Order: sequence, then structure tokens, then C-alpha cells
Amino acid sequence: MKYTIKSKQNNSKMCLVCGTDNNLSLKARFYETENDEVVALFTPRDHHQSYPDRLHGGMASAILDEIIGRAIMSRYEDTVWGVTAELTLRYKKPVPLNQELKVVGRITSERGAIFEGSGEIILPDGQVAVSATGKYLKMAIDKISSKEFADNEWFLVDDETPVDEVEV
Ligand SMILES: CCCCC/C=C\C/C=C\C/C=C\C/C=C\CCCC(=O)SCCNC(=O)CCNC(=O)[C@H](O)C(C)(C)COP(=O)(O)OP(=O)(O)OC[C@H]1O[C@@H](n2cnc3c(N)ncnc32)[C@H](O)[C@@H]1OP(=O)(O)O
Repeated sequence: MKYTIKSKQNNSKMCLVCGTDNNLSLKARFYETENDEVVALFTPRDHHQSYPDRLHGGMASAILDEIIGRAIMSRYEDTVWGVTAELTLRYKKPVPLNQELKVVGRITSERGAIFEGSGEIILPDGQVAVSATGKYLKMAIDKISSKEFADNEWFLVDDETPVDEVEV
């Protein structure tokens, strides 16, 4: 499936998944698509491994958690944020290291302060390696972060080559 990209989301400095200044981070980039999903591109490295040549399940969980959490921001132009209350994973195939991988996530339901979503890590051959469903509680940004933090540590990183489409 081909996803048309609408916009790129911000990165942060220290997040384990999207932190640009965190040497251990997955350094993932996140894009909002025309069909209201979020797509991430990332390349797991040797320091993210569990068994040799295999991404640690906790790291797979981390990026799936984040992509669902980011899908709600996409729906509300960054005015609604969430914290994870529950996350369920299904590890179907080993996730390789040192190859660019794609992740897709979306919101599946919203009622009051709770939203739910799902996401998948997709292998280069198109197979789903890990899938997740999660439940989140909406939280005002001032309960999670300060204005100073947002001003200094939440920013857009321009791509050297702009990403207009992602084929998954
Ligand atoms: C512009 C500034 C930018 C700053 C950002 C910078 C960097 C960030 C970088 C990247 C990230 C960007 C976006 C990614 C977004 C997300 C991805 C990562 C998210 C996380 O990695 S986040 C860390 C892990 N996560 C936590 O740190 C949560 C810890 N935990 C709590 O903080 C509480 O536990 C809480 C708030 C969950 C509940 O607390 P509470 O006291 O409000 O709970 P309470 O009991 O009152 O429940 C109220 C209603 O929620 C229902 N409810 C509660 N828990 C439930 C559950 N598990 N399942 C089903 N329903 C549940 C109740 O049933 C009730 O429902 P009802 O009202 O209908 O009765």
C-alpha cells in the first residue's frame, strides 16, 4: 500500500524512540498520512538487539507505543496528548537490525478521555513482524511537559530528501 504523506511530526531531544540527541534512541521519524494514519521510518542498530541480529522486544514495543500515541496528536493537530495505560503485543517474526523498517499506526476508538489504537512493524518484504493494540488516557500537555521543554526540546527536523510517499 502507498501512503501519501501530509506532514512530518516533530522529534524530541531525549526520547528513547525519537530523541535526536540520545545516542541509544531509535531516532525514528514520524509522518502523518492522508488517510489519518501515522507512518514511522527507523533503522534499529546493534545496541538495540536482544538475541544476535534481532531487535529487542522492548524496543519493538516502544516504537509501537509511540506511534499509537502520536496518532492522536495527528487527529487533533497536537492539541491532544496521551499516556499509555495498556499495551498488548504480538511478536510474529524476528525484527532484523541495520535495515530501514516501517511502522504504521492509527486510532481505532475514542470515548471520553480514553482512546485506543493499533500499529504494526512491517518488514522490508511487507510482512507484519509485530502488531500492537493500546489504550491511552488523554492528558493535558501541561501535565506532561513544561512550556520551556516544549520550546527547547520538541522541534521539526527537516529531511535531507523530503518524504512525500511511503510504500508499505
Ligand atoms: C509540546 C510539548 C512536547 C513534549 C513532548 C516531548 C517529548 C515526547 C517525545 C515523544 C512522544 C510524543 C508523542 C508520543 C505519545 C505517546 C507515546 C508514549 C506514551 C508513554 O510512554 S506514557 C508513559 C507510560 N505511561 C504512563 O506513565 C501512565 C502512568 N499511569 C498514569 O498516569 C495513570 O495510571 C493514568 C493517567 C493512566 C490513569 O490515572 P488516573 O488517576 O486518572 O486514573 P483513574 O483511576 O482516575 O481513571 C480515569 C479513567 O481512566 C480509566 N483507566 C485508568 N487506567 C486504565 C487502564 N489501564 N485501562 C483502562 N482504563 C483505565 C479508569 O477506568 C477511569 O475511567 P472512568 O472515568 O470511565 O471511570
